[in-house]
Amino acid sequence: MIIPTAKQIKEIDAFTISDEGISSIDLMERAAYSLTDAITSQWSTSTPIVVFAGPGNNGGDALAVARMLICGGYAVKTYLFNIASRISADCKEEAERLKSLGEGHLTEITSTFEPPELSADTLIIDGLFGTGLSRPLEGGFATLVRFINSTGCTVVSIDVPSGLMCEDNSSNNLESIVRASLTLTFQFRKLAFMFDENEMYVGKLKVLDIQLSSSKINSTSTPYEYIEADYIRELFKPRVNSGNKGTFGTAMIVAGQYGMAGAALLAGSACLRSGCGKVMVHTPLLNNNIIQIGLPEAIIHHDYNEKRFCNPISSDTRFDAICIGPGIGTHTDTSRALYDQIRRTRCPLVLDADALNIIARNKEWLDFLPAKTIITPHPLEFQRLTDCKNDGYSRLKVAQELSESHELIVILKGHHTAICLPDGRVYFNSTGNSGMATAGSGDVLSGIIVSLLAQHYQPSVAALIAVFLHGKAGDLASSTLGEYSITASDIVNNISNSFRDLLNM
Ligand SMILES: NC(=O)C1=CN([C@@H]2O[C@H](COP(=O)(O)OP(=O)(O)OC[C@H]3O[C@@H](n4cnc5c(N)ncnc54)[C@H](O)[C@@H]3O)[C@@H](O)[C@H]2O)[C@H](O)CC1
Ligand SMILES: [K+]
Repeated sequence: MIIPTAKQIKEIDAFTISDEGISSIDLMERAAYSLTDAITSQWSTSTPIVVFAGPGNNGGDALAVARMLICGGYAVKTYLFNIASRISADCKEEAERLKSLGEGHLTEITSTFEPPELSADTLIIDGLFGTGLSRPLEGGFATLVRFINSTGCTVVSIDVPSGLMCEDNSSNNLESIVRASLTLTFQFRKLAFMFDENEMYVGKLKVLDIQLSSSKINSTSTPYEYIEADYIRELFKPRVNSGNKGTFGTAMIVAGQYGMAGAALLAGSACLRSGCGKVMVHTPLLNNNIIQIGLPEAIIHHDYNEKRFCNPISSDTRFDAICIGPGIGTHTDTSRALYDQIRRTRCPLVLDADALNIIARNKEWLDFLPAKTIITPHPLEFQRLTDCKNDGYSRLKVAQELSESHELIVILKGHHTAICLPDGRVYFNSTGNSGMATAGSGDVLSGIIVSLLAQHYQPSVAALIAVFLHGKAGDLASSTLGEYSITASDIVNNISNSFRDLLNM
């Protein structure tokens, strides 16, 4: 599903209204029904509810929900903030409809607001601002948001936590954003929801289908896409029944300085579990026994520097793709070997972990990475590489620029890993969980990517499939072990289930 901007959402909204011949107030009622449905399925009529409605259509939604809940037998107190005497037409109409239920349901605030005493079991419904927010909240609204956040009550935000911009929050006033327990958003995830630091505002997320025009959605052009199983499934090539191990390619993994052989084992076993025909591991001599025993299927290619890497691999004709980085360290010998290897590599390339840390110290190397090289930084590695600001939006913009200017595929790892392609498109992943934030998890991802590259998947496709499968393997591991107990090996052990789940095998 696409992730449109707030401006595009308004256009889709307007198109739906004209194309369906439905009035805007009826679309608001449709949205409010789905909100009410989501709320009543989770909270019973014994829950006291307080609704805060703003002056725009987000407020209109909130007023409509208040009316529907009252009609459903809930005790609801509603405050409408009409400070500047400028409320939207539909918000005004919803206020009239709510008032028509009788006295005492609606308090209109036109100047100062005395916050009510709220019992701990109160459910707050936040309908102050949605996609129409145009600047950070300040003054009375900022105070109100701080009050909401201080109550300790469960908060359900309508469409967007009030105060959160749909895209760029790099200059926002972070204290003035509602911290929702649950956000019920309409039709689309918003770009800001993809950034890790905004999870504290969004809380749990539920997307409500309010049937906005699908033809308009399909013709809306946005670089941002949220990828789910159906999308990924279509990217697979059938496996040739008559294939031999040559058909499925040979992957070379340069990994594991002495003391970090586990990184080579994890990347190597993930690679083997992901379909390629043969795996070679280039690793220091002292790792020989560990890899031979731990990964009997792999062919070892020794680096005769016992502990580190000082020798690049002589020729890449014997393999179809190469991954460099897991556990290689940043010693100057290794750094020189990496330089030489990048310079001579002609096959598809993935760079991860310490390879990226070395490049961060030699940023000019970015200029000669082969086209379509895949890099897989986590936020700190990316920060070291680019000196970007620390918020998700700024980081994404820099990643997009880097991807376009250097023709790289940048996989920005996070809860919703972003895959930035050189043509400007960005895909956000839907699989994965907090248990995957564990040592070695990235090595597993690199192993899956290089395996798919060796099978001659286009680098962009390999990146998309690998990120999705890796997250799914983590989710399957978590379903039996729980998020606290997953290790990177558990992710490897679930790669086969991840393939089977995705491909219905
Ligand atoms: N997606 C859909 O198709 C539907 C969405 N609905 C709801 O409509 C809102 C968007 O409504 P809109 O009126 O455009 O914007 P808001 O309610 O978010 O607020 C606009 C209002 O606020 C003023 N404003 C903006 N920033 C500030 C600020 N920092 N301080 C004070 N005031 C501010 C602005 O000038 C306007 O007056 C969407 O989120 C959904 O909830 C429909 O109901 C159903 C269809
Ligand atoms: K809101």
